[in-house]
Amino acid sequence: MSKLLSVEHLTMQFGGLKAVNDVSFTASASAITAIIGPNGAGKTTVFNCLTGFYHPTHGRIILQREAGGTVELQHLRKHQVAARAKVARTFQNIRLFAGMTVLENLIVAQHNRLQRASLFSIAGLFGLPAYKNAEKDAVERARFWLDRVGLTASADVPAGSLPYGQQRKLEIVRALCTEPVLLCLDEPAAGLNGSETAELARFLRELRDEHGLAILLIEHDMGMVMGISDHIVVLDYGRKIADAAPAVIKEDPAVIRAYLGEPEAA
Ligand SMILES: Nc1ncnc2c1ncn2[C@@H]1O[C@H](COP(=O)(O)OP(=O)(O)OP(=O)(O)O)[C@@H](O)[C@H]1O
Repeated sequence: MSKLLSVEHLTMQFGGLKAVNDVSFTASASAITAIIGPNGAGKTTVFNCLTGFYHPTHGRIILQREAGGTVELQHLRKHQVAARAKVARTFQNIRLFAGMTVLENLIVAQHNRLQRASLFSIAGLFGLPAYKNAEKDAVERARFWLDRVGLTASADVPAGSLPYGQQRKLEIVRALCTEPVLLCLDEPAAGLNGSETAELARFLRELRDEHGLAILLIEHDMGMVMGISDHIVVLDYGRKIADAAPAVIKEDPAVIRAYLGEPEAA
């Protein structure tokens, strides 16, 4: 598997707290890399550094470009990470436009491409064939992904009226509509029931196996993590304590200690 992302000595300090402390890992193309660890371990902070929400105190985040060469993410702003580096993310809490329809949410997600096609002018919005074509492509792309997750029939309903599990799916689809090379999912199974989680796991496998997508996954559902990940990075108190295949992670004493705590002295 070829390397897509290298995180090198990443540190994020808030006052006296090192939320992420000298963490290095890699993620491969067409693979699912999970980042796990107890609450407060620094997982979301890693995502925030990767996606331009935070600028890390130290360290480099290097992404291979499809066209060759690399791009460093640590100094980019969030819209640059999305548009230039093609890294997309979802959040722990749902962030859809609840009053817009499902389809409208997916078109808005593609505004960068549509803006480029309009040549950033109002005239472009009305007249340019390039804009009309880009708009048609945006709708087609949205409908393609809605079909993949079984939401086609809901295209015209307000996103906020969908059941919770479908809103979670829609968030992933919204990220996919930006055509990312790397998809960062922050606790996508949170609040899902068993069958919804199994369906999500199948979909993430499909994204990897059929669409060649690289996924970074923060998730507390260990059944899902162990079932679909190619590689797992474990954080505890901001530090990396393990980095290996699921079968190795399951047996790692440092990981077991981090989750279960030290045994009581007799
Ligand atoms: N903007 C911030 N300012 C100050 N402290 C922060 C900030 N963001 C995160 N932290 C702290 O950094 C530590 C790591 O938080 P983070 O949210 O990255 O953990 P996490 O592993 O994602 O946890 P969880 O599984 O509970 O979501 C925590 O102690 C948190 O309180």
